[in-house]
Amino acid sequence: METRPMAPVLLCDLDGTLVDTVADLTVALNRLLTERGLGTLPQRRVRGLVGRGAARLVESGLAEMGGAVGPDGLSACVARFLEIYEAAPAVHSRPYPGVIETLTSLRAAGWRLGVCTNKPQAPSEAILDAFELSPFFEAVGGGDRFPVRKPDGGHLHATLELIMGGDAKAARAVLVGDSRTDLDAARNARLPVVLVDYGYTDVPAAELGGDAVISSFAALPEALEGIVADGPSTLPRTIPPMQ
Ligand SMILES: O=C(O)COP(=O)(O)O
Ligand SMILES: [Mg+2]
Repeated sequence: METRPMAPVLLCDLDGTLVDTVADLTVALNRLLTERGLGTLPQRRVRGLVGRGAARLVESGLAEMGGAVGPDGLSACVARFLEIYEAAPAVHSRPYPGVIETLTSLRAAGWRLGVCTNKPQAPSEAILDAFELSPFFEAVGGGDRFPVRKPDGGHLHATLELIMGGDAKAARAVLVGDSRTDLDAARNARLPVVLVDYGYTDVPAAELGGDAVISSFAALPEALEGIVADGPSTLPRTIPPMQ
């Protein structure tokens, strides 16, 4: 009996890869900073702080402005930041050019799609809904959904498991992302990674050492062809236990 090869899976980072979210993140962070009597940060500086989740964004934003966390601690600041951000996560944000068309063609070509982001689950889903991106994805692995997050490879494995269940161990999967966090997560999960060079990264994407670097999301299908054809043995082997 002929066995059909398992469909490949593309895991997509959200901020800086699928959607340009930094303007709404900047508005929310600056409102938090202002409430705490601190000055505001220009968007170009916030770009360098995105990619490691909300808590790290808030922590670095406060540190950049010389703000002490105060008696209520970082977790209260993060909670307030999320309250502000979740009220308006998709006002200035936009999907990058070519994202919808490319996701459409990848689906048509047989790719299964998931989102693996350090942004918490609720605003991630709200943003994907706002831009009608949700129907493309079989699972969204937000930054607070699992016990671990990128750069831990377990975040990628856990998202793959949402998509494929027990078949995840044998998945042919690739990550597309924009930052060192994504590169490290993919390496830790033993998955190939395509990096976009238009996102949020302090080190230029071309210097990070991904398996491919693209300057437009529309260039992704061609990059994936090379990777999947050349590297089918780059497979995740172990899925960490869920809590
Ligand atoms: O919220 C963040 O810090 C980054 O999210 P990302 O993983 O989608 O880039
Ligand atoms: Mg990102």
